[in-house]
Amino acid sequence: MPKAKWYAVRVGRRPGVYANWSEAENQVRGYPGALHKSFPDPRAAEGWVRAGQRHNPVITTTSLYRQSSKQLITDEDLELDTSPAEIKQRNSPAVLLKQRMDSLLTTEIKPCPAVEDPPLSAQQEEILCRILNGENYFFTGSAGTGKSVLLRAIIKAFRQREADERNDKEDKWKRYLSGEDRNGQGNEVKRWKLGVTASTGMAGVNIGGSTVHSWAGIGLGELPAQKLYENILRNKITAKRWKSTGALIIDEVSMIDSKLFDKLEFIARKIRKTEKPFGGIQLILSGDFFQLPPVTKGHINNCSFAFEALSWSKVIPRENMTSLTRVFRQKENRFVDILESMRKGFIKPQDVEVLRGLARDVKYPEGIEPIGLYPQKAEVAAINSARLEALETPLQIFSSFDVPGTNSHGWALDSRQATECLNRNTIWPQDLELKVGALVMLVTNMQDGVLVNGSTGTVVDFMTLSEASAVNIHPAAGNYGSAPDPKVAWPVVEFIPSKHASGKVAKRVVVPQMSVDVLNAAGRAEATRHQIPLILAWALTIHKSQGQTLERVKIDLNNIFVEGQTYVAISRAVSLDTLQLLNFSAHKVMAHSRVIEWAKPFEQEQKDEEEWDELLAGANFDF
Ligand SMILES: Nc1ncnc2c1ncn2[C@@H]1O[C@H](COP(=O)(O)OP(=O)(O)OP(=O)(O)O)[C@@H](O)[C@H]1O
Repeated sequence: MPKAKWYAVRVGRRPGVYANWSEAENQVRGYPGALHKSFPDPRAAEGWVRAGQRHNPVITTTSLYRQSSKQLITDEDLELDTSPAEIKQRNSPAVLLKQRMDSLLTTEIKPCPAVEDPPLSAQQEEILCRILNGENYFFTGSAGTGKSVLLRAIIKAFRQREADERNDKEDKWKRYLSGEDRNGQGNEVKRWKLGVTASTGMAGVNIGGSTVHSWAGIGLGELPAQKLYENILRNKITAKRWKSTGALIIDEVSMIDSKLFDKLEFIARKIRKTEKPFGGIQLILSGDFFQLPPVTKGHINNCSFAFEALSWSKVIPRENMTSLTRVFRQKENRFVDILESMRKGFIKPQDVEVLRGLARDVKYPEGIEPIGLYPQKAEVAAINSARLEALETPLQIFSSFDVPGTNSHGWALDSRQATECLNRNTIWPQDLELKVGALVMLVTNMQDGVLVNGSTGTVVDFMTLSEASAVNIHPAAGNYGSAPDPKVAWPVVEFIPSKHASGKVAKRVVVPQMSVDVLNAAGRAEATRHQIPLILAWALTIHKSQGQTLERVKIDLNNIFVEGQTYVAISRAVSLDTLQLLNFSAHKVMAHSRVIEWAKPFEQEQKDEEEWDELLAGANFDF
């Protein structure tokens, strides 16, 4: 006798236990993120379905395709008379996206505004100019000196140049075709193709680029350089990218090790058939070697830095390395001075006292807690889940909807690969668990730069867009990708107004589902995640905080394990007043000795030059 089976559907059109597969299949076929399992015992099956919803009296999801369990599901919804093939067709992401795009929303949603950056300083301008002149360049500087702002300005200027050249080319063709100009065929215009990359996926997403590994088509980059080169030759798209690129940006170059840097340089020369450094590609590097070091297999101290690569000095001449000197993030001189010496692994006894004194509780005016920074992933997960558990309000789970695209080799990803790619490269969560009272951090920029990546707030309610609109709470303007589901109750968040943002902050906003892309080297989506751009913020790893400005921050240095970590964590804060620092001691201030040695002459030389310039500027030559 065949063994009896019960089919449990935890996530699907109608969760429940079904006696035969065809019924269960109707619930899960074509339903993104569906979860089902078979059991020999119906009670076990029911228990499994309920376990998934135990803390979840109302499952609301951001997914375009899941229904809120608040709604009644009719037989029509179940499409019982429809063949699975038709259901699949109807529920295909493209069709559903279109339907949702077409669904009318009464609330006005503005498109995502570009981040509004401050005007560049004279030093930033000068570097931009030299880079636009075609020079290879490495710019560094302490945390908060505007490296990211400068990088965005560089990308913008290159994009503008690309657009101008496209227009030029089109004009030339038009003139050629009309017989006006028989010589100019449009082909001779030099292409300024820019590759935008970073050493890590998250840094790549932040600048609208990809990882340098993905751009270069080298996987983890562990094979010998010659083998990597041969592999690239086998993929026409990747080989063409190497050949046609005019300039390449690598952000957070401090997290690339010397071997990888040399391999890239070797590949560039081989593939472009020239002995020019880096195959003649203009290289634009940014990063701070005093922050987090490269992640190397084995012991963390085995790392070798990009500046130790054999090819570094050939690619970046000494006079093309600049350290940005003005710190913008912190305004207090005392704090800036402490950070400056801490960056180099040194701390004065009187500063130790100042930092130890920061162990006190800080009372903030709006009562919103600070973001917690911790060195290790495990403690972050434990703290967030314990704090969430402690809230007595109902749990809401929002699951992402991940859409696969194509990778840098031109191959299509499947949905599992898309989800893995998004988990690896973005901070946007696959499953976001929220309750009223949860401390959250925004992971994208919104509302004309008022609410920014790093803004913190508390979830105060869950509302549909129309419920919110009725009480004058509006959705945050962001990159929606598709219109948010008007039936889903989205989190309403009360944000702390950011001192760094200009404009008036709508303190309470609804934060609906938005979208984030992980881009491939061609600038197209490798994978797209539709999700609410929030993460729990009682705790965040120091690694994930790199690059951010945090208005209120509490740091626990208990488990610090690598050079640069203490400096990265403390330099996220904007002032000593809004910083709580636990378990600080002088020996936790660590900088890598090889970085100190390398940077000393070049930063000192620059300091001497600046002092000399200041002296000359103040001098009176009127004698
Ligand atoms: N020229 C400028 N004028 C005024 N503010 C600036 C300028 N450049 C940068 N800032 C501000 O300084 C802060 C830090 O800038 P940014 O994030 O670019 O620094 P960073 O060097 O990349 O820092 P980190 O190394 O920590 O990632 C931001 O709030 C930014 O808006």
